[in-house]
Amino acid sequence: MVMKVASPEKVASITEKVWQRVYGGINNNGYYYHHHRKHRRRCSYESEDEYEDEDGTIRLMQMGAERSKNVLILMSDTGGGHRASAEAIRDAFRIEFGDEYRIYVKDVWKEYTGWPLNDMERSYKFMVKHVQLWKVAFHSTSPRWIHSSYLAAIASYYAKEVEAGLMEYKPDIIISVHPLMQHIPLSVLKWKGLQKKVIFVTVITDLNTCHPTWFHPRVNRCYCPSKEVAKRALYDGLEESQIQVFGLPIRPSFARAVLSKDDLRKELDLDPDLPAVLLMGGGEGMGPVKKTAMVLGESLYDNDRGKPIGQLIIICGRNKALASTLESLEWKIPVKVRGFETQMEKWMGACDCIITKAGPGTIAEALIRGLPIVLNDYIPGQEKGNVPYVVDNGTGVFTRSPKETARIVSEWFSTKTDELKRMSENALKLAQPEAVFDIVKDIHELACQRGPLANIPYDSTYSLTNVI
Ligand SMILES: CCCCC/C=C\C/C=C\CCCCCCCC(=O)OC[C@H](CO[C@@H]1O[C@H](CO)[C@H](O)[C@H](O)[C@H]1O)OC(=O)CCCCCCC/C=C\C/C=C\CCCCC
Ligand SMILES: O=c1ccn([C@@H]2O[C@H](COP(=O)(O)OP(=O)(O)O)[C@@H](O)[C@H]2O)c(=O)[nH]1
Repeated sequence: MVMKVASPEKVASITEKVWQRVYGGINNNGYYYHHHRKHRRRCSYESEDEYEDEDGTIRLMQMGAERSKNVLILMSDTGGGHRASAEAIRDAFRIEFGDEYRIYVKDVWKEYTGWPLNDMERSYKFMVKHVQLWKVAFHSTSPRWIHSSYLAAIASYYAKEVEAGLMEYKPDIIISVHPLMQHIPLSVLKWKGLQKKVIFVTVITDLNTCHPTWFHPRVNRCYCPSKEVAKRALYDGLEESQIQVFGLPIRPSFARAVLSKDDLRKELDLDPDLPAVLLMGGGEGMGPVKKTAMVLGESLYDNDRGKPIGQLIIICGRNKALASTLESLEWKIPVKVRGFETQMEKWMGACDCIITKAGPGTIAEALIRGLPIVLNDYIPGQEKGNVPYVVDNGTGVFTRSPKETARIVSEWFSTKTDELKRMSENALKLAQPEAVFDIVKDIHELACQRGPLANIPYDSTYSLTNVI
């Protein structure tokens, strides 16, 4: 039943009550207020017409039809890409569905469990610094029987802690954007008898050669960023109906409301005329950033004319030591050294090309901005396949040599501007800026198919200890 509310004063007082009832936990025959916004697509459990309201009038509907759904996004700061994708999904939910969903982006392992789960960031940093160690760990854990039994053991050891961590947010939907966050939560949901009630989806953030821990047969959906990853998912036993290919989720700020390059350069205090190259190494500032910067500092200077042919922007991410070393150097060309930036879309929008390690997030963002890419490094295993993804699609080149990198960029800025333009066009063709919106809309569809309230028994008395 839907009621129209006439006077604003009445709206205020009834609304207060509604909020009290909804969020105060009283839900029997209560009311829920709904302020219709154009971009919202609420689940239509009743007839769609009953929610339509062109003039934006506040309506009341009987409780039991719907309430805000809780979405828990599981991530870890092992690299910068998982958080970036998690935040992209959160922002897209807000844009598309407003307050219909309450989103929590959490590293539940870090907050609730113990070693080794709560220390993955440090362990990962250590392992990728010693790449051979990472290579062995990555490949030796690839067979399903190895990672499944290992993760099952960890799941039962930390069952209660993980249970507490998940239940804290009373999720209707769990989204994992991390390769090590399928098995453990799905086991806990199974033990709690919640597997059929809570929607569980995986959003893969690797573009090609991803680790098989991403693929869990009991997920409701597995969002693959590319056909290559979808093939791997099928090969690993997922059903076609579980797989969707939309692209890698990138923050909506990349896809929407873009300022012109000239305006961005003004805002960021860059030279308005000189071509600009962005140099970075993921969230942690990894790869041969310092060496490359130093060689570029020389090669982007035209000694004959005594002036620069380009400018350099270096984003060091969380690598503070790198930033302070680079800041202390003398440069012949205009150089900007930055730490961790929160508005990457602006820096990318102000530049003409990018040099980076093969991080999937940075690659996908650069494609959206139409930036030709020089890949100067990759992490063995999950990032290896990103190299052919970029090179074979004609959007960039791969070289580990800083000298070669500097030569390529200097040519792009002088004699080979046509190549730069062609690669930029290819990048824009390959980009999938709408992927994040397609993903949240599909999750919303899944939620609608589940019906109004899942009636999930999130009571403290129902404990894992009852079932294991
Ligand atoms: C027979 C011998 C078996 C030996 C196994 C022994 C110990 C395990 C040791 C290490 C675990 C290695 C995990 C390998 C699977 C990793 C899956 C994966 O792809 O991970 C990638 C992420 C990082 O994300 C990536 O970041 C990149 C940027 O830097 C880039 O953006 C990329 O696209 C992203 O995908 O890696 C991790 O999160 C690794 C966390 C490392 C945790 C180490 C903890 C070590 C101790 C015990 C392990 C505990 C749990 C892991 C269980 C592993 C079972 C597979
Ligand atoms: O100062 C920085 C450096 C990086 N990033 C973001 O961190 C992510 C890095 O992800 P990627 O997969 O490229 O590499 P990772 O850091 O995971 O190795 C990308 O979204 C970057 O835009 C950022 O927001 N600010």
